[in-house]
Amino acid sequence: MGRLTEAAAAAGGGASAARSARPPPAPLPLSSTSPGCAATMASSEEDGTNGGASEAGDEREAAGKRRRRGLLATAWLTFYNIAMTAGWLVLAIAMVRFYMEKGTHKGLYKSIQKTLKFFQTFALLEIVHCLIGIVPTSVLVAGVQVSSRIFMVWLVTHSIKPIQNEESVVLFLVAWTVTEITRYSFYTFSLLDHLPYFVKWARYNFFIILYPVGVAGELLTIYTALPYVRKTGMFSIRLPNKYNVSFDYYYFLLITMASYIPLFPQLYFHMLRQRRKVLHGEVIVEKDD
Ligand SMILES: CCCCCCCCCCCCC/C=C/C(=O)SCCNC(=O)CCNC(=O)[C@H](O)C(C)(C)COP(=O)(O)OP(=O)(O)OC[C@H]1O[C@@H](n2cnc3c(N)ncnc32)[C@H](O)[C@@H]1OP(=O)(O)O
Repeated sequence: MGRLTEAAAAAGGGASAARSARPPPAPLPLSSTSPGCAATMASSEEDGTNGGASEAGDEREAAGKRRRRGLLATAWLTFYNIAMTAGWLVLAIAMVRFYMEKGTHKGLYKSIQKTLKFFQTFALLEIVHCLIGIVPTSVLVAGVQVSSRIFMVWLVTHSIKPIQNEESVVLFLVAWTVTEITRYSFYTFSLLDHLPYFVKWARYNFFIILYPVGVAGELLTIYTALPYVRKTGMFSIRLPNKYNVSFDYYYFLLITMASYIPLFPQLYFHMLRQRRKVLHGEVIVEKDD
């Protein structure tokens, strides 16, 4: 299977060509390149100044993407991304206001939970977007990302009330909120062909810190919930019962925590590869043996 990556970008318009080049299907479910892949830098657009040729190339590339995607899908995605940016902005403002008024994080989750649940649940559409092919993200990458968030919102924080005032909840809420404002505004500006460089920069740099912070918040929250779950036996099914099945939510949570070990690095490295591609114009091409 794919053994190595090769950087290739033509001079001048190379950066935009580099960005538009998409790697062939991934050999591993969560990764867009094989694990052994090495990438070299094709060209740099880190300073955001590529000259007129590149700008013209960017416009052609954007027009090409719009044509391929179709008008209706582009209009829907623009609406979706604007709505999501607005939703997470409302959430950010509500959190800042709460903290400024109350001077504590206690009660914060309760005050913002409705907005959080609505917009995070709405994000399930991201899996649909991948499934119907209107965004190029892998269904698995989007699926793991979105389902772990839905799980945290509904099956952990919403369901286990005693943990709602934990500092760890604030940790992941802040990481999610900053990430999503940046991410959805990046998609919106990209779709409108007016992407400010700092938004692009933020999209592909903030995650370096925010991803581990968010994951730490999530893991600590689940960890804090464990004694309560064990004591109450919530969401668990004990034998004997007429279906002859048993389920222990406590062990399910332990397995979920353990699953972060293989899954999170894959998501993180996926983002690092996206970063190299978009900010440094690298082309990651897999070669078959
Ligand atoms: C049942 C229980 C399950 C539990 C499972 C447990 C295991 C979980 C382990 C992992 C846990 C993760 C938890 C998450 C925590 C946090 O989020 S913490 C906060 C920090 N988080 C982040 O920084 C998130 C980073 N992740 C992402 O950005 C995404 O989720 C992603 C799916 C990984 C993004 O990948 P991808 O889409 O491939 O990257 P992009 O570069 O953004 O986009 C690629 C192309 O797709 C286009 N696109 C994507 N979405 C849209 C859209 N909505 N609208 C328009 N276009 C979109 C994008 O423009 C790119 O297009 P091209 O330019 O043509 O390439």
